[in-house]
Amino acid sequence: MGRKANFEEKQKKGPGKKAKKQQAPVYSFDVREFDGNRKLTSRDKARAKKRALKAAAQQERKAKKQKTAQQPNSKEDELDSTGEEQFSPEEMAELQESAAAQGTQQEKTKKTLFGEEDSDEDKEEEEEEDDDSEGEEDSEDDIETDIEKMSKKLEKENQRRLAEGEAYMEEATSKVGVQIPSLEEVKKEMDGETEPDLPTINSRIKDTAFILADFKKRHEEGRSRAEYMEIFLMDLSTYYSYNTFLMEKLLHMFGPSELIEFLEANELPRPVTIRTNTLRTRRKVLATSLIDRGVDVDIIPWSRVGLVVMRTPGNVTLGATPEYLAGHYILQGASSFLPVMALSPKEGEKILDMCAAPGGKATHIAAIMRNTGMLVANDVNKDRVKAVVGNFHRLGITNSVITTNDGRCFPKIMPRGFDRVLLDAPCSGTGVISKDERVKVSKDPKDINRCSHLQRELLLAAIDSVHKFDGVNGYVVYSTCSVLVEENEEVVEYALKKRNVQLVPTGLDIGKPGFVNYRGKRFNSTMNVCKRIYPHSYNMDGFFIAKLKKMDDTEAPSQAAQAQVKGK
Ligand SMILES: C[S@@+](CC[C@H](N)C(=O)[O-])C[C@H]1O[C@@H](n2cnc3c(N)ncnc32)[C@H](O)[C@@H]1O
Repeated sequence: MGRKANFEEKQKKGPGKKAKKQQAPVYSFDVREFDGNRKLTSRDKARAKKRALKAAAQQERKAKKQKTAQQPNSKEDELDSTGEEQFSPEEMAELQESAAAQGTQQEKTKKTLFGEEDSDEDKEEEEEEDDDSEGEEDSEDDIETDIEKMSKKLEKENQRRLAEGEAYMEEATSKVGVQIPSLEEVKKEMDGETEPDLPTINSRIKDTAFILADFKKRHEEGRSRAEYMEIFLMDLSTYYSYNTFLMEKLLHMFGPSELIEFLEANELPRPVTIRTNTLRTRRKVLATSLIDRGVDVDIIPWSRVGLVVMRTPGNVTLGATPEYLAGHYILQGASSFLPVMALSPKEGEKILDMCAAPGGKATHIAAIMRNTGMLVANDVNKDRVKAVVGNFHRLGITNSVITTNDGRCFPKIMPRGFDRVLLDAPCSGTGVISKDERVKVSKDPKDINRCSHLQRELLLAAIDSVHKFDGVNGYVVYSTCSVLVEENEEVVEYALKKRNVQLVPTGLDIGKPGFVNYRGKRFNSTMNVCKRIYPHSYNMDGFFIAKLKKMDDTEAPSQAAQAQVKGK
């Protein structure tokens, strides 16, 4: 992985992970949203009616408020100035109801999991309720139109206020201007003996991001964008404790405000997730056992096998429960599911996991293959391979051969011997900084070049290890836990030039498209079918996933492919 720390370069310390108060992880998905298509029960309808009445009452109160607001020193006037909202008794009741509902998260998860398997009794009850409520349809339609009208009005009002606020901010900043010290002053401050003043740096970061977001309008006369960028880079490196080499790379990829989001996400741990081993159990059964053990879990909606662990009681260790020891699940980051989902293994196939240790993705592949066909789990590192052996035993994998070759040799060992190859390549780890903070300061240009070079060689070997005959194309999935273009799009671009392969959609619903243009470079126009996962966008580890289809068995790319690459 090239994770050698360079301890010679001294970084000025920012608040770092430990100094920051960690908040509860924010989930980018909510299973409850997935109830959207459910048929409304009479209870739902009654609630809608209640909401409509409440909205009408609220509207009336607002109108009254506006009237009294015109009278000086009224009580409502005072309330408005503090910005506090008063809750009506009905609103309070609803808030209490929702707080009580949150207390039964475990019950909810069980319900979500078993929703499709409701007992007949439950179903009958619901049908009865639906029948009862049929007569209400017309009046509810009227109510809904009223609600729509009211919410449109409210939305208009909100937009007007928002526009007023923005205009005010613009005016204020254009009068006063956001003041950033000169580059020399900032450099002096950084070179000083004293510890950097982190709150000052933090607010300067925000100010500089604000200026850079609309440079033409907001910059100080006579100061260049390059100067602001340099100050921004220095401040970010100091505040978040990165070396400037890596921070500059990241700044090239993200805009200033998105970069702050990415860096902030790296300061927090990702949610703990587990993958059900379907060779041993089913997700519903596993979730029930864990819930009964007091472990609060929720489903990962885009996966059939994933669970998010919301809370674990003090007396339970997830890596030592009876279910864990029996091989019912594996602890695995949610984004690690994605390369295997993209690979889409089939029963009876021959599959190579070229860099398999410790075996998270290989065990997932074997489970999807239902222990049929043949899985070669390879890793050059003999020590790490011990973990593959352990995981395979625990999870009951029986269709596999474990090898310890340099992945680059596979075309010689088993030329074109596989239907699919997963290349989860060794990388800089810039997508998993929240797990390994050393990445912040340990990477230099040599490390990235070394990774990129090895990744290119491994990718060509992966392509040469899959077949294409009788109209059946082999597939290669290339993935890394790095966000850097040098280790992702550039590596895939190289393979597109060197071999007759095409990028195909990964079949994944989540992820941002790969870069087609990057700092003046133009990559293959199909690069946008690759997926980029960012911690700040999905609350998952950063990942890159590309899926390649082998077009023929010759080692050189076809003339058409060459022309496509040249013609860009
Ligand atoms: C990102 S990790 C793989 C993680 C694994 N796929 C999983 O899901 O558990 C990369 C692995 O590549 C292995 N590796 C590095 N160079 C290699 C090479 N030339 N051939 C095969 N494996 C290699 C490393 O030992 C490391 O275990």
